[in-house]
Amino acid sequence: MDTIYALATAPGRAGVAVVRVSGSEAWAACRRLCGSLPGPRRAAIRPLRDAGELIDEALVLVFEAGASFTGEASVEFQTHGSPAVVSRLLAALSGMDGLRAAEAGEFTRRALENERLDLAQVEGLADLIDAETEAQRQQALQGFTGALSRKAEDWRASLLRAAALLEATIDFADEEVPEDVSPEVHEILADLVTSFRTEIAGVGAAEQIRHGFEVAIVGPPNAGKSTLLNRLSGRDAAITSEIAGTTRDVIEVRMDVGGMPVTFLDTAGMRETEDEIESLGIDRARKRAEAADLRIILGEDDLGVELREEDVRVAAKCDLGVVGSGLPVSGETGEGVSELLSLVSDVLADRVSGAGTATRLRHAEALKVSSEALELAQEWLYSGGDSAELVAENLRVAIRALDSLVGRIGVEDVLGEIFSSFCIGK
Ligand SMILES: Nc1nc2c(c(=O)[nH]1)N(C=O)[C@@H](CNc1ccc(C(=O)N[C@@H](CCC(=O)O)C(=O)O)cc1)CN2
Ligand SMILES: Nc1nc2c(ncn2[C@@H]2O[C@H](COP(=O)(O)OP(=O)(O)OP(=O)(O)O)[C@@H](O)[C@H]2O)c(=O)[nH]1
Ligand SMILES: [Mg+2]
Repeated sequence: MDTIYALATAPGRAGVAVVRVSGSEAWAACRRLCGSLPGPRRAAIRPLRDAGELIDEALVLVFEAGASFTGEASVEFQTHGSPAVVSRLLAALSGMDGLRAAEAGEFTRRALENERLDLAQVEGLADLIDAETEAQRQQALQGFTGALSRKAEDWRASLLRAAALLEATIDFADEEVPEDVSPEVHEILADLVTSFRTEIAGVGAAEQIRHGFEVAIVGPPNAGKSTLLNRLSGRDAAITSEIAGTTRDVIEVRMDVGGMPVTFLDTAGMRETEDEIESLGIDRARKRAEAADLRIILGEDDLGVELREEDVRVAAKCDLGVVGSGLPVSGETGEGVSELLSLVSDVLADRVSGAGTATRLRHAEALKVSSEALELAQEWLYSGGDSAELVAENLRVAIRALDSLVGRIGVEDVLGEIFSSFCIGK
């Protein structure tokens, strides 16, 4: 197995940069650069030298095989966060025998292979690194700390119990069965099917937390949409003017709204127009507004956009006197803006309240396979007769599907996809 290295921190100028090396040659690489090794897990300052020349003075951290993030012997160089220091250090490492640059997610892949993490935890870790808001962080951390893994383990144990009970029925088929085990098997299966259904039902919400929401600001020209977007985001994201038809392209601003990842979309004011460019802008506005998760409507409802019950109506430019119904808001003075943000945050939070521990379509698919097998098992169980073997076979299918959740089996094809979404150095 190659020894791999990579910059673990974000590229560019920073206070400190961390370069890590993992694999059997990691300590040798460290010795060549530092002269001597600090004791394991004891941070020590060392001069890093390449061909006799000082690269930097770094904090160096050495991990023993079996007691590191990857499970392999590894080393961290915590250097000054200078792009020049980092490139020189990486260049020095690349010149060493047995070392090569890591691929995206390769350190984590090794942690998986060495059973430091299971697949559900790896997915949680990927989400944790990508988390930009509290809701995303909390959800990711649940997965990373093994919430789904523990559930999968419990479900698996229940299924093994059901299988064992059933086995007893099969073994004693020609004799008197010690006791009728089917009520307990029935109960186990029914409970699991209920749990799986609940988890599957929550996956859409969890996916939404991961991907974020789109909230479109819509209304007629000059309603104050772009001014409102600028106020919401606290910056000059969109051009505003007293000329009707100023905004043409959809302008996106990504924000954290009460812990929820939200992209606000400022759109072209909707009206009948002869102007060809404006009209193209309005087409885009309608499409994006309809595809959005929520709409904030300024002014009239009659926009040629299909509105939904939860869409938020605001009475814009309320500093000029409130006209029409809806939440009074002024992009100019900021009045009503925090109320609008809490309203949006409440609507979205409510929509994802069903999120559970299964957070990905991959999880939903595995649980669906498992659940369908259990439903078949239930049918065979009810049918009585000589169906014990068929019940048992379906239980095996269900267990295998659960095993794929934590990566115990049958996941080689999804690994590439999961790891490629990681950054280099993770
Ligand atoms: N500098 C640095 N910070 C980091 C990481 C890292 O690799 N380096 N991490 C990387 O993602 C995270 C921490 N994760 C880690 C997980 C396990 C071990 C580790 O050495 N585990 C050993 C010993 C545990 C102990 O201290 O008792 C083990 O589990 O046997 C290290 C980091 C976040 N912060
Ligand atoms: N008094 C007051 N004026 C506002 C407010 N919001 C916007 N305006 C003014 O109204 C005019 C239009 O504002 P915009 O934000 O560009 O309007 P829009 O809805 O984006 O218009 P289009 O992009 O043309 O569809 C500008 O002159 C703004 O300064 C507000 O809350 N109060
Ligand atoms: Mg505008």
